[in-house]
Amino acid sequence: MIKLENVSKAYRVDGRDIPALAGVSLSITAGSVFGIIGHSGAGKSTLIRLINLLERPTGGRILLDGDDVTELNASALRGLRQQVGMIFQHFNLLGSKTIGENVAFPLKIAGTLNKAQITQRVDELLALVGLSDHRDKYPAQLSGGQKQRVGIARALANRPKVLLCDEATSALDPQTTQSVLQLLLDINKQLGLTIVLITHEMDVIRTICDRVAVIDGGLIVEEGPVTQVFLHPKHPTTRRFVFEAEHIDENKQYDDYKHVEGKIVRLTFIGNSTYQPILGSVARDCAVDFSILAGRIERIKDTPCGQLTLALSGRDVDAALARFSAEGIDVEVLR
Ligand SMILES: Nc1ncnc2c1ncn2[C@@H]1O[C@H](COP(=O)(O)OP(=O)(O)OP(=O)(O)O)[C@@H](O)[C@H]1O
Repeated sequence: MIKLENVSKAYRVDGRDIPALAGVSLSITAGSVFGIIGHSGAGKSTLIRLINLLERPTGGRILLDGDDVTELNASALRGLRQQVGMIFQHFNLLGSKTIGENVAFPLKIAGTLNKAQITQRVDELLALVGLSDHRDKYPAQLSGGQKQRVGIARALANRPKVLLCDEATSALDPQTTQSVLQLLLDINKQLGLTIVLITHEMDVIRTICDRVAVIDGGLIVEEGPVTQVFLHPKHPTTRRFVFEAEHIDENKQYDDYKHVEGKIVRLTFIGNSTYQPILGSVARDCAVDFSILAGRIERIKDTPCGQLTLALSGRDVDAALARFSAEGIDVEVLR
């Protein structure tokens, strides 16, 4: 469990304090994938770098399994860095060393394995990330996606409990992004590793995160399970991220509905109800007609979900809405 309690951070520049985080509190459950999303300058990098003390907080506490990391002495801090691996947007590989040597590097620094054990561990790690055939190549000979796989292998070398991902897929094309995210998800499942990632892309959050925090101006403005935040975004910043990702123009949509008759409702289906033929049977039973104004069906991590905006008219619209609710569908009356 990672806990941030009222953490603040200001950078001192030319004798002046530049605030970056203003009282952030978060709880990240062990074994989960936790995403932090925000625009440029929101404080994402600062926040993630506090977890392994690449930056020191100005105030508040950061607890890793109950221990306050800000109180660790130098040797305990080295231990912490081994428990918390990190990968970066631009990979940060050593260009003059081979792939195998890059992955071996943190093992040599830790100094707990002999040469043969290091070779064996590097083999295991390269197999895990699908790069066994590239051991003797140099970073410049690999694609961006392959370089990030090396970054992941290196970050996992000392069997950390936590992996921090600092915009790890931002330099990759969409297809490569998906394959790297899939690898992170496999590792999360296989090793039970906690993953904390920062991103400015809602798609990254949707693909692999269990929970998400939205950061704006150094504050967490919304936090919750990804399904909840995605389907019912509340804060204007969150709404902007979600609507951009979904190509929804909220204002235009409401304009379009001006000429539509009937009661306008939004139904949200999560899990199995997404694929049930509920709409037709409720319409028949309650003698209502519906027209579909907008809709999306998608997957948020492993959970199928859908959202439909309908105009309902006919004999018993209220009974239809009650039936939807009884079937476990979230009903919002928009007009
Ligand atoms: N080393 C530093 N010295 C001074 N100010 C800094 C430093 N690092 C970050 N800042 C400032 O702190 C604020 C938050 O920056 P941070 O890099 O954490 O945001 P971010 O959300 O990660 O943005 P980006 O995606 O652009 O990196 C910004 O105002 C930034 O200018």
